[in-house]
Amino acid sequence: MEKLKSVIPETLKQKISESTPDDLLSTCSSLLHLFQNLPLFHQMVRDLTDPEMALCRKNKEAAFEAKANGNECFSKGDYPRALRFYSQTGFVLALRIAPADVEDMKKSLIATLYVNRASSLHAWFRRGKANASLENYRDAISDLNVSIKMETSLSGKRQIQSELSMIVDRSGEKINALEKPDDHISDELLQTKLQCVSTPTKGRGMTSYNDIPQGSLIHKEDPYAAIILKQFRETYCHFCFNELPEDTVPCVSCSIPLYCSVKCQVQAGGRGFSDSVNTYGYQGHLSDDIEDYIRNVISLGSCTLNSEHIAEHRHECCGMHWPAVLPSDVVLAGRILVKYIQQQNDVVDPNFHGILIIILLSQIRVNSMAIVRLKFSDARQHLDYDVTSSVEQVRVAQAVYSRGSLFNHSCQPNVHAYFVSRTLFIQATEYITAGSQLELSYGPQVGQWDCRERREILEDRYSFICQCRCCAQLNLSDLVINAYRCTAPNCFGVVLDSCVAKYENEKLKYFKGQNSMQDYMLNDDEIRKVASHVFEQTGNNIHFETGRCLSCGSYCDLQASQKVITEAGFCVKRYCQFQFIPN
Ligand SMILES: C[S@@+](CC[C@H](N)C(=O)[O-])C[C@H]1O[C@@H](n2cnc3c(N)ncnc32)[C@H](O)[C@@H]1O
Repeated sequence: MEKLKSVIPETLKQKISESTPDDLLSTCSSLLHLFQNLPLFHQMVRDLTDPEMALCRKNKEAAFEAKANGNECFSKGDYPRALRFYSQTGFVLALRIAPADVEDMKKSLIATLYVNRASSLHAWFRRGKANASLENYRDAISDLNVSIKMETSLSGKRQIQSELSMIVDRSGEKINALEKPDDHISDELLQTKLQCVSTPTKGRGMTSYNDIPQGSLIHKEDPYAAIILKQFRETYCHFCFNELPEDTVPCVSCSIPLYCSVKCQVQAGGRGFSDSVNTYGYQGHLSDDIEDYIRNVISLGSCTLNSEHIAEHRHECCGMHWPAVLPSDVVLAGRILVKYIQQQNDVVDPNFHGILIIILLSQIRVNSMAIVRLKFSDARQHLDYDVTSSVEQVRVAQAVYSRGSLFNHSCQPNVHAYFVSRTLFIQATEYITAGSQLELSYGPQVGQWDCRERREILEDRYSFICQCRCCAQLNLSDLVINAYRCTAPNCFGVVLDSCVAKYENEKLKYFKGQNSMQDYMLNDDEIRKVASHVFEQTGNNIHFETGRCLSCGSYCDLQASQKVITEAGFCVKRYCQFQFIPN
């Protein structure tokens, strides 16, 4: 691409940099004219579209080379490095680029790579120990039983046996007490019936037919379509969006997606490599229950595919690398379109697709939900003097939910959304009476930001002006969160600057004709109680004036207050620097 850019004459570059949207047609045709006569351009287009050359193609030679590197590390006892060559991210990954139909010494290359990888990992043994540390005792015991069967040396078998005995002792009664969380969830969900209604200010929205107790799970849904965000492609599973383990599973047909397990890989739409137990390295006889357990772990096993499930990655997996190049919005639009066309049995007017994709892109911007994961980072990496762990929410994927996308936003939400794998769960955070709007927060909430800040965030991210009750009615938090304290002696009132006053005055316009401050406030007893102190003197004629105390009515010099605040900020910063200089 850089080579192509370098052949554009300076005059044309200058013309493009100074162009306006009206010049778009002429600058584009100048560029097209230039490129059409350029052999380099035609070569690039051929490279990009030729399945043999495409970057995401499986590559036999490179796979053999990576395997040889892995084997060399293995023979030197460097197992972590061997594993990286076989399958871990960040290296030339043999498994990621190995074609499915290539043989290596009369055996499937992919099968051999899996066997080599398993040897590097002591997979079942480690899995058992990991499960034990997570208190998944049943799985841990099954893992170690598999591991014992597969271990050929007597000393190895003894070591595993002693580990197994310890886990059986530790598990004790816990196994009997294990719950079945899914049953619990479905019972609870059955009790809440949701309906989609039309609202006066927010379009469609969700309500419930019945009262909902606080904490109830009110909605559970898998996405219509979902996509991992570009920057997380190498670190999170492309199907369940959980962090990738060391031994990733790539797509069988192309080298773009990585999955945390074969189960996710198959659900995302590729073919499974094989569910033959022997492929994974054990040639002898295993009891039926152990074989079932292995199948469950390495293949779909107990995973139930929704009958409506349409393999989301299959249409992208055709030798081109466009899903790797395009923005995730566009790839998501492609997934929705393919699913839609398949559901219509291909009877869609082809001219319709172009317009549909544009509508889709704008709807994705507005309606898609960010799937987030918590990321823990140890502050020790940055600061020697203080060890604290910080947690941040990272947006790893983007998804569209048929029903979930109908929940509107409120800056004081009454339901909370969270994700397990890619499944959306929505839970009530307070007691909700039948017929009330069920509203999530799309981000900003009252108490964290003032009204202006919340509106700006929502407008910027989702292009709508928030009409929730907190943005339409006065509430104490918005009045005090960014306000100044009155400087008059013995007065505890607040003074608003011009920005805050403007937004709060806007709210009052909707309430013309009402006659006391109490009528303007949100219907909340606690807020009314506090507000009656803050607005003691204001009476009926309410208008928020910049710099005037809402309680005693006296003027405050906001500029002087601002100066004091800035100076105090400097002092605090200097004090902190002095306190925390590392030795
Ligand atoms: C995810 S959709 C919610 C469903 C939407 N109301 C519909 O009819 O499809 C988000 C859109 O709903 C509207 N909306 C949601 N919450 C709102 C709010 N608090 N104030 C105004 N409009 C809102 C906006 O048009 C926003 O772009």
